Amino acid sequence: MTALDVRLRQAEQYFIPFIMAGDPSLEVTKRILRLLQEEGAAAIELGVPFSDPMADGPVIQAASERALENGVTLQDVLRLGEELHAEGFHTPLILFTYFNPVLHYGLEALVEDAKASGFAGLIVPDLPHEESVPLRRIGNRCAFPIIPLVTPTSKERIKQIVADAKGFVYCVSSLGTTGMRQYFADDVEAFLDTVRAASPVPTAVGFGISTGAHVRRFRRHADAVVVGSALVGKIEECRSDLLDPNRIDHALASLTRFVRQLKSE
Ligand SMILES: O=P(O)(O)OC[C@@H](O)[C@@H](O)c1c[nH]c2ccccc12
Repeated sequence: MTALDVRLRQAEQYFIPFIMAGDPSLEVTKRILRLLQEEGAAAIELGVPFSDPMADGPVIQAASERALENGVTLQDVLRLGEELHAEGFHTPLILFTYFNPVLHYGLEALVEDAKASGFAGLIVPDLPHEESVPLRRIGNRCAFPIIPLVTPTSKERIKQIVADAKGFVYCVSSLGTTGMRQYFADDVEAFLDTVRAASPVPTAVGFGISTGAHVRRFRRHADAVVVGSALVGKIEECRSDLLDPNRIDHALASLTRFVRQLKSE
């Protein structure tokens, strides 16, 4: 059992936010990560900006573009993890990147450097399970979880995908791309219950979750709930205040209120 598995099994550890590193700046990202730690995030997905985020909807695509305009690289994100851990940051950080940057960096080098930088795991959303064997083998050798994703169409592949899962299993609630949703299919809970029953590690559900009601609905069927676009959208709304030394505290207070609404019991 990795520290991540154990942590997500604890009932009060169920909120996993996603934010894009470097949006609106790397320094502000550090402030937001500290805020999310303060608000009791069970883990945090930290996105690496990429030019072709095919699984992302418009909100995260725009965040990726803004971070790329700031020149943010995978190396910057690793360094950010290292700096935070040097100051005692303790919330598990999940490195979240598409496969192309991983390939360029080198699979083994990335797993080793991400672990050395204090990351708790890695999610590569565009790496199909069947093609993830080399990366998972390196992850297992380094005791560094490569977290798998399952979707409602995974069906009979669910058992195979979760069989050797490490860290947690990311259950994608809906087909399509990331982005806030009003409605979810009626059979999402059955899908989540099926994955949870088959999984040796905790499960998290993401895609479209943007309100406290969504969190309450899905918390009963997964060990954790991921919120990305709704939070990334709030960060974008506060962008100019976050970048103004005289207004950043006001903006962070607004983000804190939003996170507390999501986590409202
Ligand atoms: O943005 P949403 O709808 O709240 O979904 C979480 C999502 O942002 C995060 O987990 C994520 C960001 N990019 C992804 C790409 C694929 C799967 C998941 C993701």
